[in-house]
Parts: sequence; structure tokens; C-alpha cells
Amino acid sequence: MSDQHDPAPYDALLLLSFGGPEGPDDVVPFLENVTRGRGIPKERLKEVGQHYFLFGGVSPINDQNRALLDALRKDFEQAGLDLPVYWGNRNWAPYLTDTLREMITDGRRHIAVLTTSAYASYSGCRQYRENLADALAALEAEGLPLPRVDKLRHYFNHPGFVEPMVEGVLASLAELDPAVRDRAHLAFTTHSIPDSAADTSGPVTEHGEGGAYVRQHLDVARVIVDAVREETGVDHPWKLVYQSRSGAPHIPWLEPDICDHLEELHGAGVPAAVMVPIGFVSDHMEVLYDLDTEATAKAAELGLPVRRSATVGADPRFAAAVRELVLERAARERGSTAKRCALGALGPSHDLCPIGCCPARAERPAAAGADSPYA
Ligand SMILES: CC1=C(CCC(=O)O)c2cc3nc(cc4[nH]c(cc5[nH]c(cc1n2)c(C)c5CCC(=O)O)c(CCC(=O)O)c4C)C(CCC(=O)O)=C3C
Ligand SMILES: [Fe+2]
Repeated sequence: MSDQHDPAPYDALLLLSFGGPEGPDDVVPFLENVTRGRGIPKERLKEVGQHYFLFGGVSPINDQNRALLDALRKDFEQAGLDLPVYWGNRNWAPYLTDTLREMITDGRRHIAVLTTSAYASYSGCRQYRENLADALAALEAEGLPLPRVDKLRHYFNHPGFVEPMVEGVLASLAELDPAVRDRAHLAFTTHSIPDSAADTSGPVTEHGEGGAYVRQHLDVARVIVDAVREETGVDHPWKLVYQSRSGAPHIPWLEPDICDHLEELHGAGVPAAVMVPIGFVSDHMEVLYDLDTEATAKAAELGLPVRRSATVGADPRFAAAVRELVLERAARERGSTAKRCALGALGPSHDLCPIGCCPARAERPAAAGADSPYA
């Protein structure tokens, strides 16, 4: 096998995701799973439950993950990469612990993990590492031999993640009336998180205020704006804004909210906008409700023409990027060098989260990082 196609030491890939309800009866237990011990106000939970009920109690995230699994298996097969792909979630079936048990039973010993979260943050990185540690502890208690688990690096700036989004922005711009198209603002949007979580995201000393979370998003936004300019010759004004704020009102979270931003654009005489959900790997409920429903209604009320550009989802370029990430990490684990693709100014992210990266409110064991209690 050529070095470029050798997944060793890995014998499997695990797609690790959030999970979502698949019908009305799932919504409340799902929300209980998500918010256990997180201090979310009851009112907020009722409201978010309504978002799911509006769509029949079904989150799009599970079908998105099934499509991504298909795309990964197809890509691996076409590339001659013999690596089985599994899927497990934090908050809904198939649950991570069950999937890991199945992987162990199938004889998998060294597992590469891809999370459906592209950026650094407690919610998008360490929390998944805590979930891995919890699952390993549960399986160890069952007397099972534990596999090694390695989380693949953050891929926010991988061309296979960014290029489909550039294409999506161009497609959305093309849908706008030519009379306003060139003056359209780009509103890059991502999940709001508490300011305190943003400030401590990533290796803290490397990043300023807002931490790695904000910096990584700004970097992706700049890459997309530059690529759009290359293609259209237009320098679209842009801003990074936030959505899906949760938590208690007195705790500061990243702002401005997309809806307030649309209002401000309209007030300033901006004639159109494209909402670009760079923070989301696929069409999650946050995209369907907070952008396509709520923010789109807000724009209609204002009389501001808006479009929402596509998320990456199961794009074949993203599947190919995942293959590259696996092979790149595999080469490194074997002690050889590998090409590490990254656009923008930040360069490829670390493989192993350093100690103290994206700290939790209460310290808990986290696997697949420098502070992992597991091998
Ligand atoms: C940064 C980030 C991502 C992006 C990275 C990634 O993609 O992982 C993300 C993804 C997701 N968040 C999701 C759903 C929810 N998140 C919640 C609550 C929270 N999210 C937070 C952050 C993030 N979340 C935070 C700081 C909270 C507060 C509570 C806490 O500190 O933990 C709540 C509770 C209700 C509410 O308060 O909104 C729900 C229902 C779904 C599934 C959607 C679907 O069904 O399609 C997905 C993919
Ligand atoms: Fe969330």
C-alpha cells in the first residue's frame, strides 16, 4: 500500500455528532439529554421545543449525518481506502457508548474520530472529548478492552470545508436581484457562546479576546470574502454575527444577533444580504429555524431581500477532506510527515488539544487530548 493510502494505525473512523429527535415523542427527552446540568432556563427550553415541533419533532441533523456517512463510504471506496466508518451521537441514538461498544466487539483497536463541529470551543471540542471519556469509562466498567481514540484536528480552514461554502455564497448572490446584488452584505453567522467560553477557547495564550473560536470564524469569513471577490470582482461588506443564543439573560454571550444585525443593515440603507452559516457543518435545526424561519421572517418584515447560503453537508469535497485528515494524521502517528491543507492565515490546527484547551466550568476527564487519562 502506498504511504498516501495507508490508514494504519487506524482501523476505523467514528463520525461523532450531536444527535437530534426523530419524531414528536423524542423532543422532550432529547432536550433533557442536551441540557442536563447546563443551567438552561425552562422558558428557553419550551421555546426551543417549539422549534422542533414546528418541523414535526424531527431534526434534520440525523439525515444529514446519514448522507455524510454514505458520502464518506463512497469516497473511501473510490480512493481505495479500506476503513470502516461508524456513527455515534452525544444526545440521541445511535448513542456514542453503544457505537463504541459495537466497534470494540468488531475488533477495532485504534479509532480516528471526526466530530461534526469544525471549530475550537468547549461545546464543539472538549465536550465531545468528555463524551468520549465517559463512554470509555462505561465500557471499561463492562470489562471490555479499550481502543485508542484520536480526534482529528479542527477543519474549519480546510479547503474541502471552505470551498463548497464559497460556491454556496456565489449561488445565493446570483439569486438576488441584479439591481442590488453588488451592494449585498455578507452576514457570516455562527452559534453564539458565552463570552467567557469564547475567551478561553483554543490554546488561550495563542489567541486574543474572543479566543480561537472568534478568530477561526473571522479567518474563514475573510477567505470566503476574498474568494468571492476573485470570482465576481465585488468586495462585499461583511460581518461576523451570531445566532441561537441560550443561557441566562444576565450572562454575556457573543453578539450581535443575526436579527439585530439585519435590522441595523436595513436601517443603514443596505439593499440586500446573504446569511452565510459558516459555524454549521450541515443544516441543523439552528439553520432551519433560527435562519430560514426566524431571521428570514425578520428580513421580510423589514423588506430586506435575504438569502441563506448552503452548508457543506455531504458535499463530496468535504468527504474527500475527511479522508485527507485521516491519512494525514495516520502518517503523523506513524512518525512520517504529511501534507496538511489549510486556507487563510491561521494554518492547520493542532492534532492534540493542549492541556487546559477550551476548559469546562467543572473539570471532568476528557479523552483524545494532552490531558487524557487514557492511552
Ligand atoms: C458552539 C455550538 C454548536 C456548534 C458546534 C457544533 O455543531 O457542535 C452547537 C451545535 C448544536 N446545538 C444543538 C442543539 C442545542 N444546543 C443547545 C444549547 C447550547 N449550544 C451551545 C453551543 C453550540 N451548540 C451552547 C453553549 C448551548 C448552551 C447550553 C450548553 O452550554 O450546553 C440546546 C439547548 C436549548 C438551547 O438553549 O438552545 C440545543 C437543543 C444542535 C442540534 C441541532 C439539531 O437538532 O439539528 C447542534 C448541532
Ligand atoms: Fe448547541
